[in-house]
Parts: sequence; C-alpha cells; structure tokens
Amino acid sequence: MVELEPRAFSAPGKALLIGGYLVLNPQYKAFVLALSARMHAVVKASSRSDISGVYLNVKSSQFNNNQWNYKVSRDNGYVPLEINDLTNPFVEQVVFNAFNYFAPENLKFNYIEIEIFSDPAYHSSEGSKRKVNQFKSFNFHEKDIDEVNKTGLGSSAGLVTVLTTALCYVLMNGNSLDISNPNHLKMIHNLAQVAHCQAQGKIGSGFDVAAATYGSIIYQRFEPAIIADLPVMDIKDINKYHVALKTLIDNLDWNITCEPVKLPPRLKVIMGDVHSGSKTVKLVSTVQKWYAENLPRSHEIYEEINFNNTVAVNTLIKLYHISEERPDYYNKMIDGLNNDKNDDPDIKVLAESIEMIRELFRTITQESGAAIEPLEQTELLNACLGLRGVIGGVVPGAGGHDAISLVMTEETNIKKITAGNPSFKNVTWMDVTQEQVGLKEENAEYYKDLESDEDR
Ligand SMILES: Nc1ncnc2c1ncn2[C@@H]1O[C@H](COP(=O)(O)OP(=O)(O)O)[C@@H](O)[C@H]1O
Ligand SMILES: C[C@@](O)(CCOP(=O)(O)OP(=O)(O)O)CC(=O)O
Repeated sequence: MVELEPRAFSAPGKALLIGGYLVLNPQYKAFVLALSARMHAVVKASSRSDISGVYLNVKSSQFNNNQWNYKVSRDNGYVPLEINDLTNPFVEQVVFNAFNYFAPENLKFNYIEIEIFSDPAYHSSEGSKRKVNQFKSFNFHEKDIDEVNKTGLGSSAGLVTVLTTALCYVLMNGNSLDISNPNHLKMIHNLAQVAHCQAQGKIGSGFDVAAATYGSIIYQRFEPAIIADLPVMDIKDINKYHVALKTLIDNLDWNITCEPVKLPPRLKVIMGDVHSGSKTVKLVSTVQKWYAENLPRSHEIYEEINFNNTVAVNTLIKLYHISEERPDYYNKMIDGLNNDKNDDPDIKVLAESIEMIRELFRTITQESGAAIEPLEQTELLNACLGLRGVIGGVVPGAGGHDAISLVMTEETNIKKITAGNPSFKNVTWMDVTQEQVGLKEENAEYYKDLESDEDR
C-alpha cells in the first residue's frame, strides 16, 4: 500500500465591510476582510487494491461525529454516491467538480480521507465542549452540523475552498500542489466558486470564496453567466462537462479583481454577534425587486452608495500610506482617537462616508421592506459610535440581524468599555479580528490528540 503524505490547509471566514448588494454587479468594487476564524481540512490518501474505484471519507467529528462516505467512479460522471444516503451539498459539489476537472482514468490514490475542522467563532458555542492540543482549539458539539447555530462568517465558502485544495492535492497524484503558485491558487479559486454556486443553487457575487482563497481584498465579481452556462452532466457523454469545466477553469478570463488590502496599522475590526441572523437570499431578492421597480432612482441611490464606498476604501488606503510615509503623524492621530479626539480630516472623511452608506441603506430598508439595517441594529451601531476609539460600524454583507462589524483602534478594549452598559446587553463581542492571508498550508500533525479542556 502506497501512502500519500498527509497535508493540511485552512481558509478564513469573511466580512463584507463595504460593498454589500452592489458587489453583485461586476461594475462595483467591494472591500472584503478575511477573518481570523478558519476552516481546516487534513487530507490523507493511499492506494488500495482491495477496493474497486475511488472511496472518499469526509469526517467532521466536531459535529456529532458527522461523516460522509462516497464512492466515486468515472462511469457515473464522478457524481459522488453517499453510501448511507446522507447529503452535504457543499462536499458533493466539490467532489463532483474536482474529479470532473482532473477526470482521472486510474487514480493512484483511491482511498481518500479528509478531516474537517471549524474554528470556534463560526458557530454558537452553546452546549459545546472545547478540545485542545498545544496548537489548536476546537469546539465539539453533540448536534449535527445543520443543527448548530451559525454566526454567519462563511463556513461553507471556507469549507469548499479547503476541500477543493485537499482534493486537488490528491488528484494531482502527490506533491506537486503548491498554493504559493498563482496558477494553482487560481485553479482552486475557480473550482471552489463553481462548486459553491452549484451547492447553493444560486450564483452570488463570490466574495466569500474569493476571501477564503486570497484573504483581505478589494473584490469585483465575475459575470454570473460564465458559471450558469456550464452544461449539465450527461452520463452518456461525460467528456462534455470535463471539457467545458477545463475551459472555464483554465482558459477563460474571469475578469475579477482580487487585490490584496490591509487595514491601516493600529486599527482593527471587531465583530459583535447579536444572536440572530438573516436570510441572505430573501434579502437579496427583495432588494432586487425594489431596484427593478424603482429605476432610475434606485440606480441613482446605488451610484451614491458607490461614491461613498469608493471614498471609504480610498481613505482606508490613504491612511495606510500615511502610516508608512509619516509614521509620527499617523501615530499621533491614533493616539488622538484613543483620547477621544476625532478631529483628523481623513478619519472624519472615513467616518462620514460610512455614515452616508448606512443612511442610504436605511432608505432602501424603508422603501423595499428588506431589513438591511433594522432599527435595533441602527440603535446598536449608533451606541457604538459613541465609544472612544471607534471610527465606524456597519452590518456587513447583506445586513439584517447578522453580527455587526466595527472599525476601531487596536487599543480599544470593547469588552471592557461596554461591560454592564444596557445598550450593549444583546451583543457578544467575538474573538475574531481581520487577517490578510487567505488559503494557508498548515501542519497536518497539529490536529492530532485533541483532548478535552478539563482533562489537561
Ligand atoms: N465543519 C463542517 N463540516 C461539514 N460541513 C460543513 C461544516 N461547516 C459548514 N458545513 C457545510 O456548510 C453549510 C453551511 O453553509 P451556509 O448555510 O452557507 O452558512 P455560512 O454562512 O456559514 O457559509 C452546512 O449546512 C454544511 O453543509
Ligand atoms: C448581499 C450580498 O452582496 C452579500 C451577502 O453577504 P453575507 O456576508 O451576508 O453573505 P452570506 O454569508 O451568504 O449570508 C450578496 C452577495 O454578494 O452574494
């Protein structure tokens, strides 16, 4: 039995700080922050002569020992067959697309095992037990993955990205996958976007998969048609899907923007969970209906939002440059913020542009009935703006009752300054902050021997 060397990969969660809704249109740019919460996949594979075809086990022991066992064969168009009839659309679409992309005739490593891990911040910790080792720390739940409450950081995009990476490694028959190679990263990104759209049954903007792959970025989407135009799998002619997918992944210019960005130094983003959540699909369809029925005014509102989005993003970039070119001035400015002096002109421009974006989304909220910034969130965000060191805040992404994002100075201790204050009684400050890096290689050894917190 030949064994493939185990490898591990992780990909971050996201917050769409600036550009919600508009990012669905390829003409508008968005600012996406990758977060420190990550999804992980540890993969091993071996060649086994005692089984026919390919066998794949995907294990998520954190969630009531959930696991999915697939048989995959060329004769079946690489449509994965789960032997216990269990479903996980995200896993299935990754398997389907990765296998169809490589279309292996005879796979050397035909027994594949992938273990998934989710960092604690993706899910409510209620009723979970922490297991740790020297390197990692994960929550273990007694419920299945679909029964545990999510916090909305983008677990499926991270999952699809790390699973795609793990399978590319195996399907490339060994050591040649290198995630620091831009072509390999592009292959992973494109495959993951296709799988994620197919699993969701809709073509969103893809900012979440882009951030899972490339980290914090300025993002402009692909034209949805490029994925919608893929043929359906025809078992009688499986080569048709393979050829179309290969062309889409390798040869087509997706025309996307994924430009790495950083928050200016000494600033951080903190997420505040309000223990609720919103249905993105419903919000998006309500806003699209409002947009279509209110032209040309709705377009003018979008253009105004875009103007303020651009000001906010350019000011963040400008602040980064100031920090490099005039560090003393910059440090004084941040010190000023920590001492409640918000009089720097660039900070003012940043804060005002975020306020304008919120105001325009409140107009859409009122007119469309889609609760992008509902009253409770307006009150919470306004209370946050009164805190020393906080520059601005939004309900990221599609808005609603999802966790809020605040931009503040590194020194601001949000937990401490809001403790006991009734305005903040419904919010839990999450232990996540922004990160630059997207897809990352991890040490496969670091996931072993996780033990209950109490036993250590
Ligand atoms: N740790 C995990 N193991 C297996 N599947 C997972 C895991 N985390 C997420 N998923 C899959 O992703 C789905 C959640 O995706 P989604 O509803 O898009 O939420 P999110 O906003 O967090 O991405 C789950 O129903 C499950 O299919
Ligand atoms: C409206 C949107 O622009 C942003 C939605 O952002 P969220 O971060 O709310 O996304 P989910 O994790 O899928 O709920 C739609 C899109 O870009 O696809």
